[in-house]
Amino acid sequence: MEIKKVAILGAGAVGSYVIEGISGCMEIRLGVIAEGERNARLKSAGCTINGVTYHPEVWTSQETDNIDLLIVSLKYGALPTALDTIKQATRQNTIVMSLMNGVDSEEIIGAKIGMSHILPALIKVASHKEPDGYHFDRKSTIGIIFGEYKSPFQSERVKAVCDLFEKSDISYRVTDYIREEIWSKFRLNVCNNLPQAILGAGVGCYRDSVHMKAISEGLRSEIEAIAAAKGIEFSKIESSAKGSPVMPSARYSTLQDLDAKRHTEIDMFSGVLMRMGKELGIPTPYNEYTYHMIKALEEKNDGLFDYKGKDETPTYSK
Ligand SMILES: NC(=O)C1=CN([C@@H]2O[C@H](COP(=O)(O)OP(=O)(O)OC[C@H]3O[C@@H](n4cnc5c(N)ncnc54)[C@H](OP(=O)(O)O)[C@@H]3O)[C@@H](O)[C@H]2O)C=CC1
Ligand SMILES: CC(C)(CO)C(=O)C(=O)O
Repeated sequence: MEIKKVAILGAGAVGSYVIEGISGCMEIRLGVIAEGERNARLKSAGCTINGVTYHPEVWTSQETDNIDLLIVSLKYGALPTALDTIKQATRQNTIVMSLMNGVDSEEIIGAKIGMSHILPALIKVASHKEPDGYHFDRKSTIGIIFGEYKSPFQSERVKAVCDLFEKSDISYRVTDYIREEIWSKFRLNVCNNLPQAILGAGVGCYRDSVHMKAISEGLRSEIEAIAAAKGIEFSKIESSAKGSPVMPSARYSTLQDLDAKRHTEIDMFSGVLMRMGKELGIPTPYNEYTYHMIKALEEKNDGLFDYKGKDETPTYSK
C-alpha cells in the first residue's frame, strides 16, 4: 500500500499544518476539497502559511477520485453538513483520518462511511489565523498521533501513513493506545480551554488562582469518571514528564473563538460529556454550568443582550 494522493477537508489552522508539511513532497498529489465560493477563493488566493503561499490543487466533491488519504480538519459545527462530501471522497481503499478535537468525530464520520475507513488520530499543534494567513511553530509542534484501535498495530495502512509522513515535514508518532491518547487530549481541552474561555484570561490563571484550579479540577473529575466507565485507562499513556511549556498568556481555541466572536466547539466538549454522563448515570454539573455559560457568551457576542434601555419591555424580578 502506498499513499500517492492526499485530500484535506478543512484548510484552516490545522489543515495548514498538513498542507505545509506535504507540499514539499513532489511525488504526492495534494488537494483541498471545497465547494462554491470557498473553492474559488482557495484557487485564486491559495493558502498562506507562515508567510509562504501554497497552491495545492482544489477539488469539488465531484472531482475527488482515488484519494488514498483523506484528512478531515473541520470545526465541529461544520461536520454534519460535510458528511456527504466525505462520503463522496471515500472509495474502497481510502483511509480517513480526523484531526478534529473531541472524542466523537471518528464515530460520526464512521457512521456515514463505515468505521473500517477510519484511522483514528489527533493533532497537537497550536495554530491560529492572523491577517496574513495561518501561523504555527513547526519546530515545537508535537504533530499527529495515530494508530489502530486494536492489533495488528503495525498494519499496512499505518506503515503507509508513516512512509508518507517520513517523506514530509509532518511530525508524528504511532501509538498502540490511540483511544487513551484521544481522551487525554480531550481532557486537556475540557479542563484548560473552557474555564479560561469564561474568565477571558490566559492559561496562567490555573497556576495563579485556586478558584480557576478548582473549576478545572471539577471538570477533570467528571471526565475521568466517564472515561473510567468507558474503559479508558489514562495510566497506559501517562508518564512523569512535566508536559510542554506554555506561556501564561496562552489563549486556547475556545477563547480564541469567543475573542473573534465565532461560535465555539462547546457541543463537542461539555455537550458530549453531558450526553455521555446521562447515558452512564454519571452527574456532570461542572460541564452543565460550563456548557450554558459558553453558549450564553456566544449569544452575548451575537448581540442578544444588547439592550437599548427605556424603550424596551421590562422584565420582572421577584
Ligand atoms: N487550531 C489549533 O491549533 C487546533 C485545532 N484543533 C481542532 O481541529 C479542528 C479544526 O480546527 P481549526 O483548524 O482551528 O479550524 P479553522 O476554522 O481554522 O479551520 C476549519 C476550516 O474548515 C473550512 N470549512 C468549513 N466548512 C467546510 C466545508 N463544508 N468544506 C470544506 N471546508 C470547510 C473552513 O473554511 P472557511 O475559513 O472558508 O470557512 C476553515 O478553513 C477543530 O476540531 C479544532 O478543535 C486541534 C488541535 C489544535
Ligand atoms: C490546547 C491546544 C492548543 C492543543 O493543541 C488545542 O487543542 C486548542 O487550542 O484547542
